[in-house]
Amino acid sequence: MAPISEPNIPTVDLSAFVTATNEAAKQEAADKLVQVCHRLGFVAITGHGISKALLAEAFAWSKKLFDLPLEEKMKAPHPVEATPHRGYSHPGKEKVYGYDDLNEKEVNDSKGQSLRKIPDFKESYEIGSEDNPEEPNIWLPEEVLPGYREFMVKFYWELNEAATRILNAFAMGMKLEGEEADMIMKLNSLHSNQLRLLHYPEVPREAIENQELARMPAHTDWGSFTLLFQDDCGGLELEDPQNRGTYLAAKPTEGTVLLNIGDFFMRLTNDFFVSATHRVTLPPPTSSSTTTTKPRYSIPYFVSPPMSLIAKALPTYVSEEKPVKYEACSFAEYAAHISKYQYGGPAKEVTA
Ligand SMILES: O=C(O)CCC(=O)C(=O)O
Ligand SMILES: [Fe+2]
Repeated sequence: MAPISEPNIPTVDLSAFVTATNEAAKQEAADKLVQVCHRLGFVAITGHGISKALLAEAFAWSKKLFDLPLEEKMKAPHPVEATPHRGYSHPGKEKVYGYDDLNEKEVNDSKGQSLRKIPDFKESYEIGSEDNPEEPNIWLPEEVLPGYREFMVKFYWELNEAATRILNAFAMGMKLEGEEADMIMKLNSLHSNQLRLLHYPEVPREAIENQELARMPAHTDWGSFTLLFQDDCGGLELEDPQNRGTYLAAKPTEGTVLLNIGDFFMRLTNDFFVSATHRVTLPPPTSSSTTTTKPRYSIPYFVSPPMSLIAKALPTYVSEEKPVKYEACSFAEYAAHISKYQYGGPAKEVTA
């Protein structure tokens, strides 16, 4: 496994976009956001405007959800196929992989199965906008977890507002005009975003070390950008694009959210922003147990363009030295391609 260097993920304070009308402070923060994402594809953000209390409530709901017996959670089952990407996925159901794993030469079924030889030992619950007829939510019956649905709907929209503030910061820092600036503001579709609750149960460290189980393999996210909240367990790592193969530990820091650029934003900017490869692996050993990991909870919010939006390199980022790198395609086409093996394999519940 590649060496992990000291954590040095730069932080940008975006509080000027929440409270102030001070344009100079906004511009300074926006410029830093763009510089860091240009260099690394990820950044830690403070001043994101999501309160500590709201986040604590979200993590408490997540714990209550995953503490339910499997039969209860299975009352909101994720479909067998990749869409709608909603509801509950038990450990071993979803398989995460990187773009390079999509080897067209292999027969579909065997590829899906070979990826599943090392199952992901995690469970998740996916939530979208209540007003997205293309991907309707799959909810537990209210009596299974009263209040869960109401909270998650509210939380989705709070995160959406934070995403819009961050997008305003990107737009300000990128200094684009006309149609190009309009295109940036389309990167938050409002209704095709996705809120995901994730739980990585405790697992013997050996099972991960011996590659019998994975937490979450290296991958990039597909959309515009992701906001990622995590508990204090640790284990999340991001690849340094200046030094491929070297991963930086994204140490949990209270009050910050980690932002990583997604493939759509990378394609739109012709690699000005590189989409960040990341993975979840073993957390540092704790004093209470050196043989078993702690359980881990995280909450990503995937900010996505509308399904029909086409990722076509913006002229500002194309030149003779930097010719167009990616073929234009819609977000729907891209997501269908990359999610091919994520679901739909034989999915038995996996235990440690
Ligand atoms: O659990 C994490 O910290 C990472 C989650 C993630 O990368 C994903 O769901 O795409
Ligand atoms: Fe991810």
